[in-house]
Formats: sequence, structure tokens, C-alpha cells
Amino acid sequence: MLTGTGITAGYREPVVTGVSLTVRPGQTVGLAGPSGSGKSTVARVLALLHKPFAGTVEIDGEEVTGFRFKAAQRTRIGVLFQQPRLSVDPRFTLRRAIAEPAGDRVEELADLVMLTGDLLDRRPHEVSDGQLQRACLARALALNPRYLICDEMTTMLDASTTAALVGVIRAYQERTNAGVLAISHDSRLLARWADETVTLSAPPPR
Ligand SMILES: Nc1ncnc2c1ncn2[C@@H]1O[C@H](COP(=O)(O)OP(=O)(O)OP(=O)(O)O)[C@@H](O)[C@H]1O
Repeated sequence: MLTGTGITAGYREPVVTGVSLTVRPGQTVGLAGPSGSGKSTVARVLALLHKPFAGTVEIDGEEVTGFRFKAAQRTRIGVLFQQPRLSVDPRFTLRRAIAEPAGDRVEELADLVMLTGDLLDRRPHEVSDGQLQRACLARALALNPRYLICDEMTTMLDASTTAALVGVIRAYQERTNAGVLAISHDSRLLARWADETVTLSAPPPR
């Protein structure tokens, strides 16, 4: 299980207080709430990218000790963000971006996300947001993560690409029993995608 317990986190001030959330293997948990309620902040804490002020994160019974990109436990968690263009080096071909974690499994992973060979030799500015997000999904799955955190992964995408990527993630879950945390503004998408949804409340007025 990926569990956050009593998470209080933010920047100068906390933006979420005492949030608890569990993602079980094989399960998809939705995370909803109005803009500014702290969904991305909770996602970054559970992805071990942001240290909370208080509370604990456990992965499969082990308490997390390091919150940063290189933390050893991070390789068990794959992350996808809203804007694929901010997460891929613009100088890299898609093939190289996927190869960074995937080594010689690029073709297999590209097949999984339905990226054809000619697209793999293009750079980010030569492909659509949807094609680039497919590459980001291939890269996120390269290390066989036990958990996948999707932060507004489909916001930039059309309905058919959204359905295709959700389908790839479901198939990965069926094969590996991975747990998924899906953050979205789109309650209709979460109703279809998630087994259960946690809703954060609106931030207090300033
Ligand atoms: N890096 C940062 N530094 C300072 N404040 C930040 C930072 N990132 C987010 N915030 C602030 O924290 C609050 C919660 O932001 P967060 O992105 O977690 O919410 P959200 O629910 O994901 O919002 P949205 O749906 O608009 O993406 C907001 O007031 C935001 O301005």
C-alpha cells in the first residue's frame, strides 16, 4: 500500500492539513477538489518529491525517509504530470527520453503506449501533446513502478487520447497489480476511472 497519514504540507504556509489517503495494490484512487485545494501538493508528497511539514508516508509497510528525486524508494513510484513539455528535455528524441530509464526496452514500451517507430525519432516540438504524453507514460512505466501517480495527466489531451492512456494504465495494473492515484478536475473522468475518490475541500479564503 502507498499510504499518507496526517499529511500537512505546503510551501511557506500549509495548503493541506491532516490529509490521509491510501492507495492499495491494484486499486485506482481518484483525488478531486477545487483549484488550489492542494491536490498537486498531496500528489508530490506521495510521489516523494515534496517533504511534508508533518505526517508520514509509507510504501508497502516501509516508512519513507527521503523526499527528493533521487530517493531510493522513488523508483517504486511512477509520476505523470499535466504538461509533458515541461518534463521532457526538448533536445532529446522521444526514443532517448524513454531510453533514459528503459535502456533496451524502448521498443517494447513504445508498443505498449502505441507510439510508432517514426515518432520515436522526433523531438518534443515535432509531436503533439498526446504523443509526448504517451512517451512520458512509457518512461514512467519503464522501471515497473508499484504505484503510478497521474497529476492531471489528461488535461491537455483529447477524449480519444485520454481513453487510450487510461486503457494502457488499466492493462498495466491488471498485469502487475500496481496501484494508481489519479488527480483530475474532471469528475466524469474520475467516476469512470477510479474505484473510489477522495475530495479535498476548498482552500480557506485569504
Ligand atoms: N511551488 C509552490 N510555491 C508556493 N506556493 C505554491 C507552489 N505550488 C503550489 N502553491 C500554492 O499551493 C496551493 C495549492 O496548490 P496545488 O497546486 O497543490 O493545488 P491544486 O488543487 O492541485 O490546484 P489546481 O487544481 O489549480 O492545480 C495554491 O494556493 C498554490 O498557489
